[in-house]
Amino acid sequence: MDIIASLPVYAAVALLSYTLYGAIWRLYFSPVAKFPGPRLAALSFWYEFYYDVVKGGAYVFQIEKMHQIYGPIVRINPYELHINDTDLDFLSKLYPSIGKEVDKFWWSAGMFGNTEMTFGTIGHNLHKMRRAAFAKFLSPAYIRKLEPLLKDLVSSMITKIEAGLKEGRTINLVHAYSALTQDVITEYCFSFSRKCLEKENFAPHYYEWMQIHCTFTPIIKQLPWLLPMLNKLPDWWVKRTDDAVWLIRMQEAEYLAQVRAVMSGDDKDKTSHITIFHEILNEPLLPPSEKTEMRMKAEATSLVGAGTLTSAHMLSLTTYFVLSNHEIHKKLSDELGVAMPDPASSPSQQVFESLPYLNAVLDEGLRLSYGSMHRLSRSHPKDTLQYRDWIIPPGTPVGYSAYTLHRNPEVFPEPEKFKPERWLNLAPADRQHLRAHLNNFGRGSRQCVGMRLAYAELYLTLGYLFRRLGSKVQLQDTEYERDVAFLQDYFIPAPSRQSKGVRVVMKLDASEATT
Ligand code: HEM
Repeated sequence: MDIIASLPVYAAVALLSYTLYGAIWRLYFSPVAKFPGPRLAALSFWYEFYYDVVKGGAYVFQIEKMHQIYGPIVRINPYELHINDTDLDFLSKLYPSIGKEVDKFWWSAGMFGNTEMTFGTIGHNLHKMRRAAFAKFLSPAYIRKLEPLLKDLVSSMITKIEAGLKEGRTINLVHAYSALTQDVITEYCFSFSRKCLEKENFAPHYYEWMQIHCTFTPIIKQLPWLLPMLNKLPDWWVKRTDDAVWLIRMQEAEYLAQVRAVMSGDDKDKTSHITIFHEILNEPLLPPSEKTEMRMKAEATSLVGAGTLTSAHMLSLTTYFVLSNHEIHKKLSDELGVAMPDPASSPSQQVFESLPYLNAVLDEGLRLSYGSMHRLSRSHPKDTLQYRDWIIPPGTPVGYSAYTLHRNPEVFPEPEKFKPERWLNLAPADRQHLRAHLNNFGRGSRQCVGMRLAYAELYLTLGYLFRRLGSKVQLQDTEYERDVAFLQDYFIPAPSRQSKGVRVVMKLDASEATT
């Protein structure tokens, strides 16, 4: 009887001893105990929780401050290291393309809800197999083949923006760009397009769904048990009680329906081209366990998400900076006027790739839109890494963030300013060296597989839009800090909660504007 009555006391003592042991181990005996950083961050994940969950995607800013205090390598949680260095040697060691096994850090791999998607796959070999099943589909050769489709979609977007402007409406470009990139990626993935470009106001709810999904990423990462639990709640309950979770659920149901249509062959008459999901399902090297409905749904969620917000945000930010600076706008318009004399023509991406000023604008837009603000952590399970005088034990997750890389004042003086000039008048080797500091698409074996498609979207959209509409539009009630700047890290950077997007109206003198 006495023993039973004392059980809670024994349990409390056991828990306390275990916690104490864990804390001492993390502070003094862990393989990363020797690395500098705040003690609180080394002790538990609650430190990161506070910045990312309570303050809303803000740990990246705290990590930037840690580097100012502790130097180029810091321990940012019980297991993980973060590097901020202008010397890029270690970057290529950490993110090799071939020849080394590289895993994702389990802690962050599942931050979009599961580790079934290629993006969230932890182990090196499984990732390699999953990625290979569709990577060729996003190769430069394939993107070129589908360029006519892309040109048509970009042109439809511009026609629709122009029609709206002529009716005297304010156009939210974030919604227009997100409609474009969604229509592109859904065409590539499935045999249907979401046809957001045809819907009223560019179907803003799809953009909002994705934004909401992203705001969940720090919570899913910190509390990995929460999502599986929410997934068990019945539809009627979620619909009544939680708009955000309901929206995510509806979006996933839509992906599942598309995946089922591809799997059952019901979509055969609806597409004129092979899609990513046909490619994956027909891949003989993928075992049946890799072709289940649920895995395909996870892959679809990741592909549509990755292919939409990233490009749309980059385009919005770049458009804002060009429209808000007369000199930049004029230089870009002059260059495009020569390269594309007939504004109604549809030159290929190649034409734009050779334009120095457009390239400078594009690189500066990439720099300030970051791609992902989150650190891209990798661990080398079999290799010890040397960073300066530090020996990093095998299996230690280490990451770089585009946010800190792109804002390093030694490499990019006045980093907060949009200055295309920093990319001009450089010797080819120097320009290449400067470009190596951009990390929008990550590196190595897990570099963004959609990078070529993204570049095609960026070149064609910026080229066509500024040539056809540049002289006709002006910004409307758009402020950089409130509406444009990326101030929250939800893996994909997000602007402030108050953001109303980048909005444009017809210029007062547009009827006289020459094209
Ligand atoms: C400006 C546009 C884009 C940016 C900045 C961007 C950025 C990124 C980044 C930072 C990663 C993570 C790399 C890592 O984990 O180390 C990534 C991965 C990925 N991206 Fe993109 N992305 C863009 C467009 C696209 C598009 C259009 C697609 C559509 C196919 C796409 C599909 C993917 C996929 C599937 C992955 C996972 C790759 C893997 O783990 O092997 N992305 N992207």
